[in-house]
Amino acid sequence: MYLDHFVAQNYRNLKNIDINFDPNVNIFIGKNAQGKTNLLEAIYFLALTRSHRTSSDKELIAFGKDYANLMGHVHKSQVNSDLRVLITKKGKKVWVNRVEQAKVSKYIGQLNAILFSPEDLELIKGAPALRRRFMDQEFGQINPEYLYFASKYRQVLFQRNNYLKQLAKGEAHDLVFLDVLSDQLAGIAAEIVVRRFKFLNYLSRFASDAYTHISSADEVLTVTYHPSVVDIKATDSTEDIYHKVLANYKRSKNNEIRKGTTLSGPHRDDIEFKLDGKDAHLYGSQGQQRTIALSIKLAEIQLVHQLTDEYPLLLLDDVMSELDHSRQSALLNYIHGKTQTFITTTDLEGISWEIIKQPKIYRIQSGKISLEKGELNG
Ligand SMILES: Nc1ncnc2c1ncn2[C@@H]1O[C@H](COP(=O)(O)OP(=O)(O)OP(=O)(O)O)[C@@H](O)[C@H]1O
Repeated sequence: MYLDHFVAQNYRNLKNIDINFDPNVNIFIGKNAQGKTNLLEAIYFLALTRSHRTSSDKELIAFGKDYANLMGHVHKSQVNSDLRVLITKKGKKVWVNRVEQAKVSKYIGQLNAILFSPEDLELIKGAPALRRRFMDQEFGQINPEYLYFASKYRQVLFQRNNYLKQLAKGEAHDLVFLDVLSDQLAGIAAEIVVRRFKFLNYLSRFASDAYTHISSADEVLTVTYHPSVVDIKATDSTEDIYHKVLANYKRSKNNEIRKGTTLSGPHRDDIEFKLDGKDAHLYGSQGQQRTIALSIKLAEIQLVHQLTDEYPLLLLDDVMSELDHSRQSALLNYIHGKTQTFITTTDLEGISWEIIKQPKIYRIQSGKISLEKGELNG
């Protein structure tokens, strides 16, 4: 898939962008604070109806304005679609082919985008919550059922935690009601866990390949899913997982009531990254961790392709200058001809662009975009 026509109005410092992108590679050059990240964020928002930088949509509306508007025309192998997102201070609305969609889940998946920025290092270095958010965001994008179960899980978990708190304080006493909530939560947990196993299994294989390709080292990357209910196995059916989660709730019932919270389930899961069997979170160098994070993003491209038959957009925010020459070339080689790619950089120099044949090069200045004249490789 690719995005050809794109409009952004009152989106942060992008007052009025109306632009036709190249189906292959688009490079945006600009000094700091000119709007490069804002542009990638806007494209990402059009795809996923949320920002990768903030959970407050209001921040995205240009200072002094009441709304931000994003529109795009998406080309796919089967059907094309027109997408629109309107962000106001009261909330957001979405349209597909000029028909407003009451449910965001009907909208997500029309345009797939994978974004990679220097902050993604945190996926390896940071806390487990970031890796869970990664799973929810990325798997939700490719699987509407995952999106549905993840949101349902949050609702029922909230309800169960509230009830456990009431039991802890002696404000509630009905243990049968706790069993009802446990049963409900275990059912949803099983649907999530079974999908996490499936998608992470694909992701692991693709990420190992990408890591070998990018790093040209002999190290082997393995990515392993760790459900917090430890006796769950990859070969378990949804039914098996449901019974194991439920049994776990039964075992820890008294402890959960004492603590007033749900102690296990998908909200406590984690992913482990290992290089040659050693935990990269603890022992990986900054460079190795960065290459792992990049490999995960490249693996996602393959995962989306595997599941939807389309390659997603790849948004690379300020990452080229952080990679050495061989990694830059390996990256560009890996994605060349597959994904529509958007690259931001402060400077064209020092980057191995030779693999890209005819990119469109733009300059961004104070939120305005102009097509840059001049050749890349000469
Ligand atoms: N809601 C908003 N309304 C107007 N301008 C905004 C809004 N939010 C952020 N900005 C402006 O956007 C600019 C930052 O743009 P952006 O983050 O895209 O920078 P960048 O070009 O990626 O720079 P860098 O290379 O430093 O990452 C700042 O000047 C900031 O004031």
